[in-house]
Amino acid sequence: MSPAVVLVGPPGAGKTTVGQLLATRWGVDFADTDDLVEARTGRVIADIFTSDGEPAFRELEREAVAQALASHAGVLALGGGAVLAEETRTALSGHPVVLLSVGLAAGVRRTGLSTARPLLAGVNPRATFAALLAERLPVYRAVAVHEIGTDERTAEEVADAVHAALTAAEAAAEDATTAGDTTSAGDTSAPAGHRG
Ligand SMILES: Nc1ncnc2c1ncn2[C@@H]1O[C@H](COP(=O)(O)OP(=O)(O)OP(=O)(O)O)[C@@H](O)[C@H]1O
Ligand SMILES: O=C(O)C1=C[C@@H](O)[C@@H](O)[C@H](O)C1
Ligand SMILES: [Mg+2]
Repeated sequence: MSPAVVLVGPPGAGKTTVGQLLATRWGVDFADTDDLVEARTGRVIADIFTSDGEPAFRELEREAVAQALASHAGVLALGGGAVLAEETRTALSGHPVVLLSVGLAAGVRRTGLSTARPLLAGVNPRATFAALLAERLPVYRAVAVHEIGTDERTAEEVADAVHAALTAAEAAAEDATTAGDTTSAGDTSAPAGHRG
């Protein structure tokens, strides 16, 4: 069993929001590695960061991602920094990973009112966010097979774009497989990972 889609991207890109929309639309389960870590430890992420430090959180996150990639069949959203772990980047290979990207202004706006993101809780969240984007964008892009910009789209429109990208990719793959085969055109109405 493996996820129908894995969403990666910076904080505020909408992984949780869009992931829930897609799961509802496709009639599958939604999982978010941030929630999995909190459920397993019975603690909130900000508390794990503050009391145990970021490396302790990253270790819990690595385990949660590995388990979810192996056993979750629905939509999976990764925590914003999960791709920093090489083990996780390797494990993502072969999965339908979609990057939800967000620019500095929208990212700061969307995360600005929340105190739940310890990495952005410092004195200058804008500078922190800019550094985070510069460091991580190449990493997100290296693991993703599609990138969807979210600045100019509502969460619903982002979900539409993710669905369209996966469906088009699957249709192209089926075309390649069935080239010359006159017996099966295949159903391309929805990505295979979540067909009912
Ligand atoms: N396309 C969008 N347009 C406008 N607001 C959005 C969009 N997507 C998400 N939001 C809003 O931005 C905020 C952050 O979204 P969300 O929590 O889904 O991001 P995330 O990628 O899961 O972040 P994190 O990595 O911190 O978990 C929420 O208030 C959400 O409603
Ligand atoms: O971008 C990050 O490093 C983080 C994003 C969140 O999803 C949480 O996983 C945590 O706050 C760290
Ligand atoms: Mg989230």
